[in-house]
Amino acid sequence: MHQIPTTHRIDPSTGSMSNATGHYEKRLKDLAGIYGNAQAFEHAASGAGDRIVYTVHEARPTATQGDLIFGTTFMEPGQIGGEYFMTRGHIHARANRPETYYGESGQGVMLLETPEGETKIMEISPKVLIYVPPLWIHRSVNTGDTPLVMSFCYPSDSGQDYGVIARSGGMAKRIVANGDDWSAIDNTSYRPRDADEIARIYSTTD
Ligand SMILES: O=P(O)(O)OC[C@H]1O[C@](O)(CO)[C@@H](O)[C@@H]1O
Ligand SMILES: [Fe+2]
Repeated sequence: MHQIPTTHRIDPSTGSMSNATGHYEKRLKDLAGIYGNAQAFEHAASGAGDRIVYTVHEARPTATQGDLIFGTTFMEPGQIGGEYFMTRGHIHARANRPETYYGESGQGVMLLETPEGETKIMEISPKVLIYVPPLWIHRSVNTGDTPLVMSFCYPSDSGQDYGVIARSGGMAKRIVANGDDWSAIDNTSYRPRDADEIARIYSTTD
């Protein structure tokens, strides 16, 4: 039988979305290992490990292939050792699944990377839509001093692979504060993916 069409009202300032089917929070203590300055992270997490960095509200109508997952990400402003608050980042477990992000409020960047190590950095702000094509690792970063709120949409069978970033020592670039602006610097811990790892990523596509 047909599913019932639904309407969802998004609050651009809080990221709340009506008729969501779930939500989760990521706290500082959940985000160990993603920042370049481990000491600054330990210092911040020991004082405020329960602090919420980002909250995701989402709707997953069904898990059927061809359906969608959509919702919002609300991310607080902040920095750890000069590096801005960011999501964990991932490639889709089925790596050729794409995604869109739409700016609701605040300022940020999407940090994008191919398995082979090419980087793209796209600014996001209200009314800007970013298309993340199949096969791009993606992470969002709040470069502003107010919350960054974005809505997103991706195929329901995408899944998330977080290990792809951990195995390469992070993403190739880090987004850091530079006066009143942001800049991208090289991640000195980054190890480019070898041929086996790249082949493994491509083997998840169908
Ligand atoms: O899953 P991460 O990398 O922590 O980032 C959260 C964001 O990514 C998504 O998983 C979508 O790909 C959303 O739930 C949310 O916008
Ligand atoms: Fe994603």
